[in-house]
Amino acid sequence: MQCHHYDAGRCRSCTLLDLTHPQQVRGKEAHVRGLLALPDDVWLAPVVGDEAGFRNKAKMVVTGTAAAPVLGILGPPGEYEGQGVDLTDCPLYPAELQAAFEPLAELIRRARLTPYDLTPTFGPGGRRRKVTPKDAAQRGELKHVIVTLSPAGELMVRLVLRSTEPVARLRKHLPWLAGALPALAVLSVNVQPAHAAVLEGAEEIVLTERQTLGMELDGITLHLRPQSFFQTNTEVATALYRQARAWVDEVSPAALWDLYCGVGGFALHCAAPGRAVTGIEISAEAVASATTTARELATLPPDAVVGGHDAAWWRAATADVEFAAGDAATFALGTDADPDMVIVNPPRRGIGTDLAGRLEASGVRHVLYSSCNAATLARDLADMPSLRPTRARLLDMFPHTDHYEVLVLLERAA
Ligand SMILES: C[S@@+](CC[C@H](N)C(=O)[O-])C[C@H]1O[C@@H](n2cnc3c(N)ncnc32)[C@H](O)[C@@H]1O
Repeated sequence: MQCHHYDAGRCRSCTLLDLTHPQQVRGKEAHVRGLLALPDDVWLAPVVGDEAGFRNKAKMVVTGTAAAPVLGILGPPGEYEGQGVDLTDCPLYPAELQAAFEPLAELIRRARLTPYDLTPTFGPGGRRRKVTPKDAAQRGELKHVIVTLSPAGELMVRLVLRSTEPVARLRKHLPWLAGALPALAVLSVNVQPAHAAVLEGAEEIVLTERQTLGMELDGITLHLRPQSFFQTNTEVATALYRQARAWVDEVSPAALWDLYCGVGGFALHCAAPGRAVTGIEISAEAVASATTTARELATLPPDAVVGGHDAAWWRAATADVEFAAGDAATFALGTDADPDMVIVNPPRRGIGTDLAGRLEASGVRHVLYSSCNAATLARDLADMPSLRPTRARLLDMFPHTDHYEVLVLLERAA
């Protein structure tokens, strides 16, 4: 992929851009195969999607002024270090996402949202000076603009602000934005008062009537709330859930856990009549979303067909699907009965020794592990020696970076 920002040294986020996409994938395959050291015949061909326009989410740093905001990043070391770089035409974003940035810049101008100065403060002699709370108060309001595009072309926009001070002005200009950006479904403010390299804070104020963005994958609409996790590459995420469903259906478990379930992507794609599915997730918000989708599938109109199945099939498939908020390891360690199969899709830190130990010592016959960090996956697999990988697949979820997703099916050795 060609990128004029990369070529000019303005952006270095895509660290592998000097390689072709096939070269990148070969490098990732070599990396994951080296780390996991599985027999060759376990590996399926990698899943590779589009190399441009694949990102459903943009996290833009806002610099410049309220009258002339710049949406993008702070320039990398070198000629552009610390300068605001406009990335509204970043080739990773689909056209509908790129088209949202100009109306959002106009909203920033109309609502007079002063960009927050994120650059470190330099004192005499170019030495970095510690930022005091007083400095921070003088440093503006708007930190980030985060935009998510659904497969149906709708948008969720989040403005990360230092305080709630501009909220009334944003409410006033919301009708204008709705007209200028008809795809807008959800607009929210995230309040992040700290001068810290943390992207967002705990408080979220949704300004639109709609609270969720519908992400339809293979006919199943997952309801994304502003703070919920969602895979950033819709095409590859669809392939991930399809692959999971195919392997789960082969195993055909009567009882299945989906740990770290988020808004329910794995659980709902793997539901089937006669199968009890329990999803566990730390975010109560995500659990509410997953529960909404399950309810919708349970009450489809009689003539509806979703993912190739009719309303009666879905009524039966969701009859025993439940989601609960909580820590995955605490749930597993606190539950005596074992399911037949467990899906785990943890954050980068992996499942850790407690949960790995619980699965290793259990009667669970199959585990499906979806990982975005092969190093912690390798560590967790070493903690579960009785569960042997029988199938593995790399999914190129994050082209042009050295990140990837890997899905591994484990079976208890007889
Ligand atoms: C990689 S995401 C996977 C989400 C989901 N499986 C999907 O496909 O979108 C990891 C999820 O784990 C959740 N999480 C983080 N720590 C957790 C914990 N200790 N127990 C349960 N869930 C946790 C996060 O909120 C996030 O939704």
